[in-house]
Amino acid sequence: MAQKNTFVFHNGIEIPHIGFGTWQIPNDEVYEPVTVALKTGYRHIDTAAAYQNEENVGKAIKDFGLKREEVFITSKLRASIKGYESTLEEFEKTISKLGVDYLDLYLIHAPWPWEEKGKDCSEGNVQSWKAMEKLYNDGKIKAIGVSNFEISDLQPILDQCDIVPMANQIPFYIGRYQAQKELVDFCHEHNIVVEAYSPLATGELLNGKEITELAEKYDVTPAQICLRYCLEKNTLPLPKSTHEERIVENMQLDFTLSKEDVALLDAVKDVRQS
Ligand SMILES: NC(=O)c1ccc[n+]([C@@H]2O[C@H](COP(=O)([O-])OP(=O)(O)OC[C@H]3O[C@@H](n4cnc5c(N)ncnc54)[C@H](O)[C@@H]3O)[C@@H](O)[C@H]2O)c1
Ligand SMILES: OCCc1c[nH]c2ccccc12
Repeated sequence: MAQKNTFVFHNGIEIPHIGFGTWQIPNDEVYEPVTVALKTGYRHIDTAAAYQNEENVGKAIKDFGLKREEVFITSKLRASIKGYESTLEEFEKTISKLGVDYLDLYLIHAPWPWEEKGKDCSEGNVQSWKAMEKLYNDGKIKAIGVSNFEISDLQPILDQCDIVPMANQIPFYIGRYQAQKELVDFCHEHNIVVEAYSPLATGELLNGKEITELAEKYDVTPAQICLRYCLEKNTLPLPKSTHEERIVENMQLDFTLSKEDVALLDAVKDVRQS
């Protein structure tokens, strides 16, 4: 049976079930990998103002020649921007750099500025969210969401705003499951799609014993086990690579892991915490 290849937001908009990540690919290098990704069949590209590559991400998408509605583009509001007017201004800069007239998904990159992790910015986040709601209601964004939000960061938005975030993009990979379970369950209970960023733990994950053994058992690669695991946990993986053969490999997830093997992977220790 063919597998479902989209997730659906609570407003009915569909998002392709794998996205191509572009963090740490500089603007002058990103054109080629995005082009390869599109050639391979990716129809969902993840960028951010903070990645400083929106210009050539947008150029690669435009030059590839698909209709605008055939590619799902996510970008993110700089984490240092907290406020209503500043969010509206930043959004205009982002769509201008990307060369598009609407975004498919726009996320608040983090509840706190990058250098001030943990700072309480809930009032600023609520103001930014109200601006995102306006952009959404004006038809300039098809779906709005957040990233790196814990339950305590989501709660002020749920309490004080009109639209429940449609997505939360969070770190999620084999080994991170136990730490993220409560947040993932909370999101799913509120119909918030969970996007799994760093699904390969930025490349650190692939030599683990359980992963390499399962790769052999299923006759796939370790990366494919990691990405398939995200899908089994109802999270949407965003793998990044600049190598064509890996970009291709990371899209080929047309197999399923048994319940027992998912449970085995749930118990793996986090490579980043050990
Ligand atoms: N919202 C956020 O704060 C946030 C944070 C981190 C990442 N992200 C998003 O998630 C994307 C992916 O996360 P990431 O960049 O941390 O990395 P990732 O977990 O996707 O790992 C990427 C690295 O894994 C290796 N790799 C990739 N494919 C491979 C394969 N098939 N075989 C062997 N090695 C392979 C390469 O070294 C590559 O650089 C980012 O590019 C970005 O779009 C978002
Ligand atoms: O998204 C990748 C990591 C990253 C780059 N800039 C940021 C700002 C806030 C939170 C995360 C990031």
